Formats: sequence, structure tokens, C-alpha cells
Amino acid sequence: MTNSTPVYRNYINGEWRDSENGKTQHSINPANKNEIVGIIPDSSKQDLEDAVAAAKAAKLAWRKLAGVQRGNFLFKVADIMESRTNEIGEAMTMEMGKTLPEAKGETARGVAILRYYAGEGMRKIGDVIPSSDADAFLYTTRSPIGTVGVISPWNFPVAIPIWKIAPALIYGNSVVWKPATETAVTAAKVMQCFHDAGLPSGVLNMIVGSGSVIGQGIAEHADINGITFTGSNAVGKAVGQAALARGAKYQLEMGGKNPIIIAADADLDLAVEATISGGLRSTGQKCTATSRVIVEKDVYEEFKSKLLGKVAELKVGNGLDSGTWLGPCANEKQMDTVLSYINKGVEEGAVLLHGGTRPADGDLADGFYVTPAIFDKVTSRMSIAQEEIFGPVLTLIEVNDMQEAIELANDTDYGLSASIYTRNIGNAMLFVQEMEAGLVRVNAETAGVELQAPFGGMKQSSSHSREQGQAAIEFYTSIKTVFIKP
Ligand SMILES: NC(=O)C1=CN([C@@H]2O[C@H](COP(=O)(O)OP(=O)(O)OC[C@H]3O[C@@H](n4cnc5c(N)ncnc54)[C@H](OP(=O)(O)O)[C@@H]3O)[C@@H](O)[C@H]2O)C=CC1
Ligand SMILES: O=C(O)CCC(=O)C(=O)O
Repeated sequence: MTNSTPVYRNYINGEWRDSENGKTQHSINPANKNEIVGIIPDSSKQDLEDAVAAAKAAKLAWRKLAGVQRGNFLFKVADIMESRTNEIGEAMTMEMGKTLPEAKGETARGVAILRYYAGEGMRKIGDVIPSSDADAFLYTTRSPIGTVGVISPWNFPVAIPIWKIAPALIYGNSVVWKPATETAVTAAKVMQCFHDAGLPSGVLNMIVGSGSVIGQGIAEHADINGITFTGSNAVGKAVGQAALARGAKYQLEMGGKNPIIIAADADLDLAVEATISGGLRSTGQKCTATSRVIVEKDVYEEFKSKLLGKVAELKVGNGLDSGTWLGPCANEKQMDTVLSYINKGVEEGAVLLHGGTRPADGDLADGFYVTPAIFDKVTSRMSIAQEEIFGPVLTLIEVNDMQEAIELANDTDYGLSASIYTRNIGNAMLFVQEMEAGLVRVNAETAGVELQAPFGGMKQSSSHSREQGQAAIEFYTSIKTVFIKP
């Protein structure tokens, strides 16, 4: 740490503030654990109380603005964020490791999401329904839920909070946001865009602190009317239980164990490209990442050798370097988890064909790097085929036919995304019909969420709600049915 290490604060009621207890912590660069990216707060419950009080006080005036006026703020935030794409992208790469092009791409996606929801301020929010009383006017409108608690993860530190905050704001809610500690510097840069756009004080507040204090505090706070969460299954369920216990609304987006099926008739080159992109971009740290690669036996060996050839070409390194394809894991704990799954895979009898080790050479030795791992001879019940690893690990599973492929694709507690590579329309239709996943993609990788379409999982992957697109209105508002008789 040097005297010039930047210091970041909480954002409460329109001001940057130190945490009340004065405690701080460091945000570390996963590409080099000796580099401190910023000094960030380690906030207390009192900071949360202040943020909730500010959000509560601001919500009425915010709700009373026209949707178009709220939208104008979001358009301004989008313009500011767009002008800071490089700065925000660099902060993201330095805090959680994804490559700079991916980080800048994600920032651009945040801008697009802001513009999409800014436009929502002008769209319809209800229906006219014929009343059984000929003189009456029966219609629906929408009310904001009040103050929304946003708990966001580190893997998409711009896009995920924006796809929660933007709809919350456009539909008239105030927000208390707890970003992942891992990416608090990136979060502060996002927050600064809202501040510079002149968002009224208290409408959006940001508190940086531990999940067990600030996150849990949000889940349990009586003045937070709804909580939206993305992260691990265990924490998501605890958040949901705390919200349910006090009758608050909640929305959970959690893990995935996403399959790609490679049919015997697939274009294998395209399938290899999609498997690599879906499984290994962002170092496999996407809830939509491909992790189970289910291949029909007739093309298994050919697919495997093409995949190995291409994976061997991927350059692991610092995400800021232009030649890097794959950055480090986001933190040491994540790296240890990935390495422990790789050991477990070997212990369970899978064959590690490639990677799965820490590079020991030069600059990489100080980072949380794991080379991309490919496992052969995987069976569906192995832990590496069942549990979310959240790292650069692909597991290859051989099947006899399409029916078996779909059965195994569904043989998981999760149901977030799934894809198939095939040229046969019958295979594609069967897959779309039978696959138990919220996002199913034909001849496309498992990741790749479009901001204007609903996103969410089946089974253990979500609380069965949907985010993004117009689906977001269901969580951030309540329907009010209105009957008026002169
Ligand atoms: N679905 C997805 O997109 C994601 C899935 N994951 C999965 O979770 C695993 C662990 O990652 P991790 O970062 O620990 O995920 P967590 O679920 O712990 O973190 C997600 C968010 O929840 C917060 N949080 C942590 N504990 C609590 C709590 N008790 N109450 C309320 N909020 C809390 C975190 O805060 P803080 O950062 O301060 O701990 C963070 O803001 C990964 O290996 C991966 O499998 C992780 C991230 C995203
Ligand atoms: O695939 C994507 O773009 C979104 C992934 C996501 O929501 C997540 O990893 O949490």
C-alpha cells in the first residue's frame, strides 16, 4: 500500500461518507495479490441504518415523479457511464480479473441496460379491463414496492447491480445497494455516475461491508420492502428465508450447472468454439457458464481432440495484457475452491486431460490463476458434474443418443441455462421441450443473456422469478386494481 492508494467510501443520502466505525479493508488485485486496488469501508449496522433511513425518506418524492422524469436521470447516468467505460472496465479487471475487453463490454452492457430501463418510464404499466358494471372504469396500475435492497455478486460487478438498480428506480423505488466486497471499487465508480447525474439524495445509497453484517442486515431490515439477490445458493436461501419471515418480497438468482449437448450431427468447430466461450470466458465465473459437455458417442473422440487443441491455445494471464484470453480466479477462496474440485474429480475417477494447475512461473505466481481444466470419463453423479465449481473447468460426458443426452442434461438440481449444437430440427425441438432450464439456446453457447429478455432459472437456480426485460416489473412493483364509479 502507498499513500496514493485510493480510498473509497459509502454513499449515503447523496454524500460520500466514511463508515461510522472508521474500519476499512483492502480490495486486492487477483492477478497480483500484493497489489491493493483500493481501501474500502468495512461498514457497521449503523451505516446501514443511515442508508435505510435516507432511502425511506427519499422514496415518496421519487415515486411522485413522472416515469419520464425518472427515465431522464437514467439516460444521464448512461451517458456518464459510457464516457467512463475505460476507467470502469480497468477497475473491474484489476479487482476481479476478467479481461479488459470483457470488462469494457460489460460496462457497455450496463449502459445499454440503463437506456433500456430509462425508456420503460414511458411504457404502459396497466390494462383497462371491462367491468361488469357498465358505468364503472376498471383498470390496473402499478405501485413501487418501496425501498429495495440490492445484494450483488462480484462476477458481473456492473451489469448485475445495474439490471437490479435501474428497474428498481424507474418503477419508483428507492434503493440500498450492498455490492460484493470483492468489487467495491468498481461499485464506487458506478455509484459516482449516479451521483454525477444528479440523482436526488437518498434515492440510491451504497454500503460496503461484509455479507453477514450488511447483507444479512438488509435481509432482516423492517424498512426494506423487497430484496433482490444474486450469488451462491446457500446465501440466497438464507436471504429468502429472512425476507419471508418478515413478509418482505424477495428475488433470488443463484447457481447453475449448465450443460451443452453436442449432437452427432453438430458442426463440431462451432460447438468447440461455443464450449470454450461459454465455459471459460470470465474464467468460468458466470452462473450461466457451461460446465457439463454432453457429447454423442459417434463424435466424442473427434470433438474431444478439437476441444483440446483449441484450449491449449488459450493464453492465461493478467486481464490487462492485450494477449490474455483467460484471467485469474476472482480471489484466493475461489481459486482454492476450483483446485479442490479438480482434486475431487481425479479422486472420483475422472481423467484430467488438460490443465487444472496453478502456473508457477514469473508474474503469474502471485496471482490466483488456474489453467483451464478438461476432464474426460466423467459420469453424471460425480461432484464435478453436480456441484457449481465457478471456475475454468469443463467436464466431458459421453452418451449413446439424444434421449440419454437430455436425461443427463436434466440430471442436476440446477436449471439456469442449457444449450445444444445440432443441425437436426427434431433434436432442437426435443431439447427445447424437455430441457428444465430458464434459458435454452440452440446453436449458441450457454452464456449470453439479452437485456431485453427475461432471465432466471428453474429448480434450485432461482426463486422462480425473472429479471431483466419487461419481466422486471413483476418484482419491482405491485399491481393495483382500480375500480371507479362516477
Ligand atoms: N449466481 C451467480 O452469479 C453467482 C454465484 N456465486 C456462487 O457462490 C460461490 C461463492 O461466492 P461468494 O462471493 O462467496 O457468494 P456469496 O453468495 O457469498 O456473495 C454474493 C453476495 O451476497 C453477500 N453475502 C454474503 N453473505 C451474506 C449473508 N449472510 N447475507 C446476505 N448477503 C450475504 C456477499 O457479500 P460479500 O461480498 O461482502 O461477501 C455478496 O454481495 C461461488 O463459488 C459461486 O458458486 C457467486 C457469485 C455469483
Ligand atoms: O451470462 C450472462 O451474461 C449473465 C450471467 C449471470 O447473470 C451471472 O453469472 O450471474
